Amino acid sequence: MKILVLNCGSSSIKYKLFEMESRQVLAQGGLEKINLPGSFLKITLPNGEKKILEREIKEHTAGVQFIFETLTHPEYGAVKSLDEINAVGHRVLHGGTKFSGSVLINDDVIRAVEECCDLGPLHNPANLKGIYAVQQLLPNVPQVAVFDTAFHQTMPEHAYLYPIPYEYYEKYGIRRYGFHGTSHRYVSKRVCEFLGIPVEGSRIITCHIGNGGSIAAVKDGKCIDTTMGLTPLEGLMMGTRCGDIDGGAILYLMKKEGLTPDQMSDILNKKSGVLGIFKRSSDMRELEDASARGEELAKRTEAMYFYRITKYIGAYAAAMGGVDVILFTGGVGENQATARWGACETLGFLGVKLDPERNKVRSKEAIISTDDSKVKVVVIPTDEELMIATDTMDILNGKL
Ligand SMILES: Nc1ncnc2c1ncn2[C@@H]1O[C@H](COP(=O)(O)OP(=O)(O)O)[C@@H](O)[C@H]1O
Ligand SMILES: CC(=O)OP(=O)(O)O
Ligand SMILES: [Mg+2]
Repeated sequence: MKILVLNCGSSSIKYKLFEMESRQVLAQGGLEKINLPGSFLKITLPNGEKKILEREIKEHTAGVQFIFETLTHPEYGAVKSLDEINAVGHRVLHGGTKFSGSVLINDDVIRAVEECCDLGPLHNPANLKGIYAVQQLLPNVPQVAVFDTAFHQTMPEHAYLYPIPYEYYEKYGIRRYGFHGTSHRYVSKRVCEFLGIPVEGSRIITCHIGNGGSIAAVKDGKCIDTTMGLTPLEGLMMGTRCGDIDGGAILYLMKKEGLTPDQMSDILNKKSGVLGIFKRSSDMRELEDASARGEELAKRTEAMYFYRITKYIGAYAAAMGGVDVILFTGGVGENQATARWGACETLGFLGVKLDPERNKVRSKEAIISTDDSKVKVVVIPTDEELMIATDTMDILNGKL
């Protein structure tokens, strides 16, 4: 069975084509800068070589069409015909409270995702465009939606409600939803297999630290709290997002500078976080290099970034009455030893002891704590696309 996974962003489409029996990735790539000058498709060939294909792409249907063309390209295509694709799985950002698992896409599901556009204005419209494009180009192929919010639907009320007048929850669904759920679900399950421990009784803190970042407290395999909220803005300091901030500061700034909600949103989502403090870049590799050279701004930024991770790990250990495993994933979590060290440095009181040698690992499943560390600290590379493909296959086979 061949399954195509699409992750449609507002100006990008990432994709992976899987052969499910062998779990082999037949093709992968990403289209960037949709409806912007200089749009291009970057594909990775089976031999690992990368290829850039430039073409002006103005909207998502043309983007999906372009990806389909490369999938069947006589020279570097992965399939002879699109008929070989059995199903398409989509990452959908916001499923609201309607979905606690993945679903086969039909008109009702599309309507529900449309209704969540207000809650995920940057992502949901783009996710829908991807779904419409496949409907148009491959009308007979089943499609599955895998929601970023689904895994977090097990959070108890006391964790997901905001202490604002209850009527706003009732009227607009203003509550905490959480994101990166597909990743938190995958790594929290995978780490139990990796360590050979039962899911039941486990207390795991999963730190998905990428450009966007979130942490989840996973008890008995279920999420009981996570750092992102109504939108992916809450919680950790991120590449360009501020994370937790006093609502009062936002109101103050809007009044002082006469900012509209859209302008304020732009500042908090795109100009804050690492970029806001470090100024030069939102990329953690650049920050790490600058910090190693002793640059003050870089050190300040790192200190803020690591501190929030530490703080939430402490909070979630308290929320679960203890912690057995702390897990790092995402671009930063998988690769950056300095970030893992910075996040865990003061956690000795919890029984956390990192091994500096083991901590040097990159993009590989590994235990990075010492043998006598009470809490196991582990790196598990995430694979959101494989999870989406697996859910899609399970739904087609009637297993989900
Ligand atoms: N090899 C690496 N070493 C250090 N940092 C890395 C490495 N690879 C990626 N990163 C960092 O990970 C972040 C991107 O993470 P990623 O999970 O790919 O983001 P997202 O999926 O949110 O776009 C960037 O800050 C980048 O600098
Ligand atoms: C929810 C979210 O932050 O997604 P991403 O990491 O893809 O930006
Ligand atoms: Mg990501």
